[in-house]
Amino acid sequence: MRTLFTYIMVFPRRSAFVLVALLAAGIAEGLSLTALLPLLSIAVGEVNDPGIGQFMVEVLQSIGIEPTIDMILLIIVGGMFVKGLILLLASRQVGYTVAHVATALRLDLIEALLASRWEYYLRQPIGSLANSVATEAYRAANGFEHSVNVLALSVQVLVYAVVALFISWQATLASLLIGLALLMILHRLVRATRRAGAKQTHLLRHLLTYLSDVLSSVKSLKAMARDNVADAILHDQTQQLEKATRREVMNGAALMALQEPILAALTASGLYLALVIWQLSLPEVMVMVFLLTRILGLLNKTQRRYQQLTVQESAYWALRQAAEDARAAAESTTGTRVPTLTKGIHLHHVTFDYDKKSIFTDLNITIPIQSFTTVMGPSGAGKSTFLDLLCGLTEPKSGEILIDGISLHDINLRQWRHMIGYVSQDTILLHDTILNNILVGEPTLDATDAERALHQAGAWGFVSALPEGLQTVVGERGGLLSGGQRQRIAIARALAHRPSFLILDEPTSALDPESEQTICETLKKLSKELTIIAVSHQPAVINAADRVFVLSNGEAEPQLQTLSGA
Ligand SMILES: Nc1ncnc2c1ncn2[C@@H]1O[C@H](COP(=O)(O)OP(=O)(O)OP(=O)(O)O)[C@@H](O)[C@H]1O
Repeated sequence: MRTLFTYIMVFPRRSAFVLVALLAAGIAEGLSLTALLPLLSIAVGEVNDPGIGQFMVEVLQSIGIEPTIDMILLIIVGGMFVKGLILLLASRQVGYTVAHVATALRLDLIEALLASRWEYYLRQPIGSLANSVATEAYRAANGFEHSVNVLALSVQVLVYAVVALFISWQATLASLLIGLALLMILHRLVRATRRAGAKQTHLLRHLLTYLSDVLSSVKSLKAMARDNVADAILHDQTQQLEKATRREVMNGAALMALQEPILAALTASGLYLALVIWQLSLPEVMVMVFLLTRILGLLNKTQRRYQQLTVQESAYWALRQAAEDARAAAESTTGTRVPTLTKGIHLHHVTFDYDKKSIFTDLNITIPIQSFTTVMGPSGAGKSTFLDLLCGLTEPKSGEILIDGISLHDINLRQWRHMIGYVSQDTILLHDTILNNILVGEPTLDATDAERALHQAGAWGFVSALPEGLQTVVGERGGLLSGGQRQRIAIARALAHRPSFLILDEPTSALDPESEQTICETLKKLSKELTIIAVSHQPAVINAADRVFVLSNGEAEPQLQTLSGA
């Protein structure tokens, strides 16, 4: 029930729309069926019976329609057509709304995750995220559909019961009591379905997290003949998932299968009481049967919908929890000062820890503008962490990072990051054109910016020589280009928005000496206009740099440039 109300509170306008549409369809159906009553009255020759039959006859007569059998049959069939039409519109509305709910939930999670702190983001398993965006959002949106249906059916039961009270309060009361008993008898099945749904949500998350990890390292696992171990674990998890799905299906089928016979037994008992014990007249009994089957039929439908909701609701809560956790870990951007980079960057007595692990104890580095600085150091010395600090992805524990003399803490971080061009260690290009790989959806940039950036990155030569130039599709992960070409495209991407500060993490680690040399020359040229900092151990990059720092023991030592004439 909590899920039902939460959905309605979260999507009030859309819920109202869908509810109205579903109710309209239900009422159209109800009205056309109610027309059966006068037909029954006329059929048994009791035109003057009290209650709805008489009422319907009077209504028809007042609008000039004689309630003959053929006319009433026509009304019933016409009513069904109208109901079909309304149902079509309602289904369309439901479909659109379900798609909207799935999109809203997906975007909510993605936005919350992208706005979270870098450290938090790093800890999120990609498989789990993919599962949330694909499976959980889809299941949660279906849960919304079931919720609104449960509500619409409940309202229909209520309306029907109120109308039925005027026809025969005894029959209505009996129907409601029987219905309630039926709901209680079968509630165990609904509870079991909820448990199976929750289990599926849990297992799917684990399975996809594990699967994405396995798939990303499948080559090495295969090479060491360890893929069967991963396969066994995946197999086990998939089997558990299948078991949970089977349990869900079984409970759903059991509910369907038991509702009918129990309902038939209860109705038969009611009929026996009415006909044999209380000896009611045939029209009275017919009205009773009609109300009983209608009300109980609606109650059964409501319970089945509710059961379907319980299968999906855990996906909604899991998704919501993921978004809430991400929001709780949101990056705090308190700085408001507009950044400039006309003097330089200075790290002043910076200390930094990861939990209890000390990374920097006293970091002091000055990076003048329009210079090329290289940072090196042993693995785990904190080179990537140093770059994260410069981008404001992490904050120092103490000390300051000064940009033109202003603490990064006081600077508007988004504006500062707009001034940065970042080239990561692993260049992953999108399976798209070179142009789109450079612009990556930035609406303020166009092909002229891409061309200029390619010139700056020393890549225009090979791009313009391609038959399709900027429109060349680079293949999966850029596989149709050489390593050096990919790297230069990545540099062009980082330069397209005219950054003032270019950060490169191991920019040449995967390149052959010739490509490396080309990139180093490019960087050297660029450092006449930009401030560049690169993490690298490659002699060519170190030679090309104006200044080199070695990170070790939590500090930065400047290293004299002996290798180059730089
Ligand atoms: N998010 C994190 N949480 C906890 N510890 C971390 C985190 N990121 C890095 N570390 C640890 O901090 C240390 C420095 O990591 P960092 O990635 O900055 O080193 P690095 O010099 O770039 O290493 P490499 O050259 O191997 O890439 C490492 O010991 C690493 O295990």
